[in-house]
Amino acid sequence: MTIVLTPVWQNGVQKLKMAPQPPPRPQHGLTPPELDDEVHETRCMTQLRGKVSDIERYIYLSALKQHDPHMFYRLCLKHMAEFTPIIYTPTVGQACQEYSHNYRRPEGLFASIKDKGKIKSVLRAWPKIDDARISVVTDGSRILGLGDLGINGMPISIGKLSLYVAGAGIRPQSTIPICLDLGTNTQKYLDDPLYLGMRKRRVPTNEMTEFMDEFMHEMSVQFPKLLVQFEDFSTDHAFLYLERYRNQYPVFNDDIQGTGAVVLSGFINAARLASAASGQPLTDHRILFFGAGSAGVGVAMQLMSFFTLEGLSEEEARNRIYLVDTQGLVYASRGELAEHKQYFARTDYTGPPIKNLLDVVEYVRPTALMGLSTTSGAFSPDVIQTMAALNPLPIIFPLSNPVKLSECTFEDAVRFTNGKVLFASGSPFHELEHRGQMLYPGQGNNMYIFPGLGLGAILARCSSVTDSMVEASSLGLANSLTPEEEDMNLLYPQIERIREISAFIAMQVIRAAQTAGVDRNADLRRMSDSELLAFVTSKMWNP
Ligand SMILES: O=C([O-])CC(=O)C(=O)O
Ligand SMILES: [Mg+2]
Repeated sequence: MTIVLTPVWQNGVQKLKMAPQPPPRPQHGLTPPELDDEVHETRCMTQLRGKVSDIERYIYLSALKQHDPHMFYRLCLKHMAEFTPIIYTPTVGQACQEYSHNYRRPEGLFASIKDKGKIKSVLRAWPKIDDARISVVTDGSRILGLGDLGINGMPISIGKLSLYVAGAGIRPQSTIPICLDLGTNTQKYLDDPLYLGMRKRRVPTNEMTEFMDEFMHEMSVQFPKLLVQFEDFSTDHAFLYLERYRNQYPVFNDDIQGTGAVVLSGFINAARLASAASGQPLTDHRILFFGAGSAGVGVAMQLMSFFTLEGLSEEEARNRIYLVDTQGLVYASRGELAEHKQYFARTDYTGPPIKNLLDVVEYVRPTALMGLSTTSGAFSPDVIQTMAALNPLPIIFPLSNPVKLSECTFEDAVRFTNGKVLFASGSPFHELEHRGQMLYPGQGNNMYIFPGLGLGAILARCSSVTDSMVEASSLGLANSLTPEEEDMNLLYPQIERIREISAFIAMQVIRAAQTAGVDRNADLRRMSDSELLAFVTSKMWNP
């Protein structure tokens, strides 16, 4: 029997009580006589599609997930391409922004700075129904490209975990969505009477670090089998806490490592196609990053392994990469640079700042342009046209989320390259017809990576998540295209195959964990690849 959390009121405070979920087939007399599962699927889809806005669809699906999780996940798996833009990017962004207004019932775990010194008691409140295996933890400080949303970040943790369940078959009861309330610097929320978090500005980093140390320690004590995914922390804290905890606990940062891995994967497939068209060796690619935050630098780091796998040295690989931040091209003699940008600062340029993106493109002559800036429309028609003039098949990845912050639309990328673009975006765009040919946009979103990476790390019972495991997830994804998908020039597989893809990625991740010696499930070492793949698949929960 599964258990659901039911909110109850006690002395004016809303508390969670564990309540047994009604059995799948309630007793005779308690449901309409002709309630049929299959017809009910159609009924739910009709109700969903009848809603007038995406946020209404989000609210409907949240309710469905709470009172009928099996139906929710069954439909999610059947209609992945229709569901993900609602339960995840882009609608989840709006759900976060409106969380305090649309809030209906508690879901997930909240720990606030006021709990410092007694975080254990907060974690203990979580019902031990099943061993917790995966938690997505955010502090709401940089939700997608939407900025500091404070406690309103909770839906991002919830949304990511729904994809763990749907995409990798993690049991719903072994997931813990967590939002930390460390204040918010967004005045609008501080002034909002309905805001659900503390009305306090964010605490300084030293205080936050004391809190995080206690939190991570207590998490490892309360949930010994737990993998932690850090999500949407502001750039400096994203790097800080990944480095601080990665050798101590099984953790990874989705925005740095997950995004890095998914872009590497799409880039591998795009670079193969681009090099086939240009005749240039793979090692000749030059990648320009527009945006140098946690995602930009994380992706740049990950893309270096594209070149090192092709035989270049670290130094040579780093040389293939250029960063642009709000001040223009990032180079060493420009002036003081934030620590995370220094590694990629160019030393071969010493002139005056090159501020304008078009000028940087003309100077660098990149084969690939990556957008991680959250600046809508930054890839202007002339930037796109210049990319097309420089390359027979330019690689253009506007990766900022959600859709409205994308650096360009798929339509613009197609129009201004005359259909000759290798495209992937962070948020979904529709396919389109160009001169009688259907063109399909790739969605370079970390949702392709984290379910499989997490599943592999969980099954191998990893003590930590190594760079080699992240790289394995990326190569696993790149190599999971079917011949039909390759014929369609897709950069990513079709999302409907997410379970198959996640199983394949998990297998590669387990093997990488074994090579790195961080696995603690020795039984898996003795399995052949096909046995391991069958084992991974057999571990998936099915609605
Ligand atoms: O959630 C997404 O769609 C991708 C992501 O991690 C982000 O943009 O922060
Ligand atoms: Mg994120």
